[in-house]
Amino acid sequence: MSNHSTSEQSEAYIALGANLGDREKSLNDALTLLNAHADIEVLRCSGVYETEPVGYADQPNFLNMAAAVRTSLMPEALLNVMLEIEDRLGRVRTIRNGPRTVDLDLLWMDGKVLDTPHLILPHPRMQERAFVLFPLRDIVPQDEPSGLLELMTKALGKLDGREGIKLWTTSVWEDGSGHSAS
Ligand SMILES: Nc1ncnc2c1ncn2[C@@H]1O[C@H](COP(=O)(O)OP(=O)(O)OP(=O)(O)O)[C@@H](O)[C@H]1O
Ligand SMILES: Nc1nc2c(c(=O)[nH]1)N=C(CO)CN2
Repeated sequence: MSNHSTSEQSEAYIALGANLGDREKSLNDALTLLNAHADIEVLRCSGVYETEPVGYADQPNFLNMAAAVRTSLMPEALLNVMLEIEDRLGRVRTIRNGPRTVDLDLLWMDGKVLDTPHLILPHPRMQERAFVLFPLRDIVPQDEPSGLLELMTKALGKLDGREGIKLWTTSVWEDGSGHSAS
């Protein structure tokens, strides 16, 4: 155990998005790299949705999905792993809301509330983003009450319609047979 991890396991939810290059491969590679980390196990993957760009419209459509992971990492350490994976897969930061090879956002981690210069939890924009909420609905357990289920259900109720979102494929992660939702 390092000073970045604990003996306790947390369940974390991560949103993934890609709109440059081979989008399916980028999502697949990101999941493979997450799962290859000694302290992270990918538990469930959502379907993959093709979504119209939100915020900055003059860019290609995104593929978006979400994954649930089990980890012994502290939140900041998990975020650092995610940022390293973005860099490794060739993300170049240009404009805010702009195109990217792959983007990984930490949405939720066992209900922890954080507001540091590097990490805000729950993710501050997840509730207004259909491209986050639709994939999330595939992997959040519906049969047990949880803070995430409550937040997600409330946020989905405020969206009007599918907001330029369509199912692209039910599963993208090649290593993940048996891991995807439903
Ligand atoms: N919950 C979070 N998940 C991911 N990054 C976060 C979170 N909270 C704060 N950040 C910070 O946001 C920084 C910028 O993230 P990023 O470049 O991915 O933004 P963006 O994808 O353009 O916009 P958005 O944050 O709205 O998705 C990251 O370096 C990270 O430190
Ligand atoms: N459809 C879609 N639009 C976006 C996305 C995204 O992942 N999907 N990410 C953004 C910044 O994080 C901005 N806009």
